[in-house]
Amino acid sequence: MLHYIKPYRHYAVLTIVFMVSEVLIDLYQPRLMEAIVNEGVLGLHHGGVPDLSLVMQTGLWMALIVAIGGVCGVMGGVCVNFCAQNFGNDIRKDCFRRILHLSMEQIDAFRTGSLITRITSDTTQVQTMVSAALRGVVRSLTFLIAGTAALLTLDIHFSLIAALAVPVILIEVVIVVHKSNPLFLLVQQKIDALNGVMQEDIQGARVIKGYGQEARENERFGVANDNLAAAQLRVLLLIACLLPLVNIVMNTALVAVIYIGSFDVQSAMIGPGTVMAALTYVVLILNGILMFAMILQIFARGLTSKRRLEEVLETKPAIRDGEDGETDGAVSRGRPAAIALHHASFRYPGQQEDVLTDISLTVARGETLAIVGATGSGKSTLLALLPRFYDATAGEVFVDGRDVRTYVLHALRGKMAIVLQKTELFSMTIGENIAWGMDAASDEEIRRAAKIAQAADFIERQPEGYGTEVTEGGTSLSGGQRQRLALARALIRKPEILLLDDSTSALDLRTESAFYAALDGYTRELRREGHDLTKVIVAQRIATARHADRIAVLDGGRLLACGTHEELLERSSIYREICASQFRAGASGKEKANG
Ligand SMILES: Nc1ncnc2c1ncn2[C@@H]1O[C@H](COP(=O)(O)OP(=O)(O)OP(=O)(O)O)[C@@H](O)[C@H]1O
Repeated sequence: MLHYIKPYRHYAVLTIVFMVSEVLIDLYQPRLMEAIVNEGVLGLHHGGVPDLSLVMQTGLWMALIVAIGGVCGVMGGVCVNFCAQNFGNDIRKDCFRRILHLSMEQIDAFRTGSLITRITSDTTQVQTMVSAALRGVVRSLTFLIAGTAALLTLDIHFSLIAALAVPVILIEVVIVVHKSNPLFLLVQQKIDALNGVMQEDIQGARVIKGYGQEARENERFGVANDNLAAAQLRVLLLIACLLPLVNIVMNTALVAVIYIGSFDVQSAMIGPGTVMAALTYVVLILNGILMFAMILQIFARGLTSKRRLEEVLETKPAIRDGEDGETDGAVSRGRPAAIALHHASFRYPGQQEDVLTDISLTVARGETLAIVGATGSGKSTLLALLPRFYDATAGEVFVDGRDVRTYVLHALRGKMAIVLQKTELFSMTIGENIAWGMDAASDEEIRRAAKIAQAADFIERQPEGYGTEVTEGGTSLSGGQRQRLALARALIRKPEILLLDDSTSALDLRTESAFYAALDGYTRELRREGHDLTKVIVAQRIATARHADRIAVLDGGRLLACGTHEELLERSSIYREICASQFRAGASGKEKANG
């Protein structure tokens, strides 16, 4: 992760220079104070005659270097923040970029709450670590080394006191750091869990209200929150022990300095100013160690976060670009099918059974294939294999005659537009949501796509038309309105392959058939311009599926039959059953409505 600092190394170097200067100035001050007391006030080398001009001069000199030290401190702070903030900013961006390229199963494995914690809290921890490394480590080590050297120049006895006190404090520090280390990982994991609950509950606020389950969710949140607080408390209690322990050693050292110093003063070996200077040095040295201890804590926490960030940054996306230009794997000579599956099977990671088994299917260019089947029969999963949300675990999937694994992902997905079962909209205007999947869509293209998707009327009734803001997740719109915006967003891309995953389920029958009629018109128009639009439509309703060129019937992950509505009525008992059940449901619905 060090390479993230490289672009900002000049700030890092400047921070070190400023920090060392500030500390050296701090360490010089006790010597000036010693001169003021011994020579200026007590006149030890002038027969006890005070030298007020020396007091004035040294005082002014002290004021000047204090000001210089202050400037160094401020400049060090500015540089360290430039370095640490930019460092964290770059990591956050890379982490987010990596997450966007992870496959669905990898995102599921990390869990959303944990990914959010890693991008936010963990990045902040490593930022703090860099800041502490540049500022705190330099500061504390300079205090320790230069402070000890300065103490040695005063009197050897004082150095002995420091030599005894420093190891004792270091032992205390090592024990506390060692004990608190594993707790930092625990804290981050508890933050993951808390974020997970928060995310679910905020997204599911309507369901919670609908079921009146606020108390239950409050309790679930409370448990996650208490767990986090308990883990944090354990860390803080350990750290809290450190300060009094260090204080005991520090105060003992100070008493020792005063005790030994008083003998030396009495025997006229040194003046009282020297004892004052020694006291200040001992405090500075021991504070330097304490600061170092705190930094070790920050490091322990930061290194835990660094490992968690590296897990994300170093995870290679499971679904990666193929070698574009690869032509092996063409399924047919001449004009290949738009889509072909050859004995494709699929099993979700960690599951025991295949969700799709030995599916072989072709969809010609310009053809419309509907997929029907019971809930859980694998329709959405089959669709997900085409843009490579998942790769088939056996068999092959071809698009335009090429194995999908040989495509550059961007090129493969660029051929398609998919409307998912669950509509995702973004917090931007309606117009921007429609144009979202296309780089530079004109107003005319946006309106046209909205018209085909049967969205134009309701959009124009919105207070600001296409400029109306959509709230987060599209909650300001009805389910049917959201679906129509998602359809418009897909159509504006002018895809070669349109994948609709039960994406008209929230539309009333009249709007749905108006949409399919408009889509047919659009398809004919494209054909006249020389473009074929191939469509795969997952449909719950036979009324939706029956107008497709062919219908594939899935059951338990197997392709049972494929043909036109009429052919399937003749050949497929399952299809007849689905039709009959929907017909019965429709008839009883009408009866209820009439009676
Ligand atoms: N991410 C996943 N991990 C594990 N199993 C999954 C996952 N997604 C779906 N499944 C399982 O795969 C099977 C097929 O699901 P799929 O969503 O493809 O069915 P479907 O026919 O589209 O259903 P529906 O009509 O209800 O949308 C189901 O048994 C489901 O539980």
